[in-house]
Amino acid sequence: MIEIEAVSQVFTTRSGTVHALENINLEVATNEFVTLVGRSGCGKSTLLRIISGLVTPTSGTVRVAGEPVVKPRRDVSVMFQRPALLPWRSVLDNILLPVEILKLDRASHTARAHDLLELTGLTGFEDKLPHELSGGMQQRVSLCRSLIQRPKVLLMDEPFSALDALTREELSVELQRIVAEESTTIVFVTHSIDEAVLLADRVVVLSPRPGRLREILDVEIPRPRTLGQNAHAEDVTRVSARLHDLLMPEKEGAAA
Ligand SMILES: Nc1ncnc2c1ncn2[C@@H]1O[C@H](COP(=O)(O)OP(=O)(O)OP(=O)(O)O)[C@@H](O)[C@H]1O
Repeated sequence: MIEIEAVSQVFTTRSGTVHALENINLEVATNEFVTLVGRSGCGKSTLLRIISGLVTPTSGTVRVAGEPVVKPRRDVSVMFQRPALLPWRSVLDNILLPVEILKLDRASHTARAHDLLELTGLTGFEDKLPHELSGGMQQRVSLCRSLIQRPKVLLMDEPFSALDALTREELSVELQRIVAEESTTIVFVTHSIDEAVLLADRVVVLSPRPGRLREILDVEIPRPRTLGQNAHAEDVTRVSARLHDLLMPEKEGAAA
């Protein structure tokens, strides 16, 4: 679904040149869930913005569904750390915002919005305003809005990082169920090793300065996965420990 070929990104700023990404090659299969991890500044968000078409890479190409990405696409949704809901619009009207912008049929998408509200546990909240909801609920609304036009690809940039730890874990567990129903290809940026392991089919580890693809880990743990005590706790611990080793600075230095 996503083909990233020899992508490099150099930013030129007043204080110098930043090699944000260097020669990234990665394919993400249809309906695959890939998490991107790496230390701060290794280019995770930049790579996500390049896939979304918001940033044109200095060199290399990205294709989505076989077509080169040259600008943002309708079938690629992006979800950020903050829900960015319009405070004067109801939950339902926030979810339908892309439908208005893209001039899609409102009636059929209203039915879909109600399905998504049910899927995310928000039935009954459609007429509320964003400030009447908790942070976790607002991010669920943001997820509904991202899914309303049935995107082929959903790009998520630390979507749960502003939430408290338990809400974050709860949403991560639920996200597995939601995306299984929605059949969407996902690239998910996170700083959290737990989150990366919980969610991913594959974890892509980037190393910083310049941002390079360091390693790709297959996570072959049966779903649904949970944290804490469960049948797969040992597998989760093993993959998490490997990721931890890869992300520790002295290990990065040793491997450089
Ligand atoms: N528009 C820009 N102009 C100049 N430099 C930029 C720009 N965007 C990103 N950078 C630089 O590129 C590098 C990668 O940034 P990016 O935000 O992609 O990293 P990240 O891995 O997502 O970081 P974090 O985990 O802290 O969010 C950083 O050194 C950053 O300062």
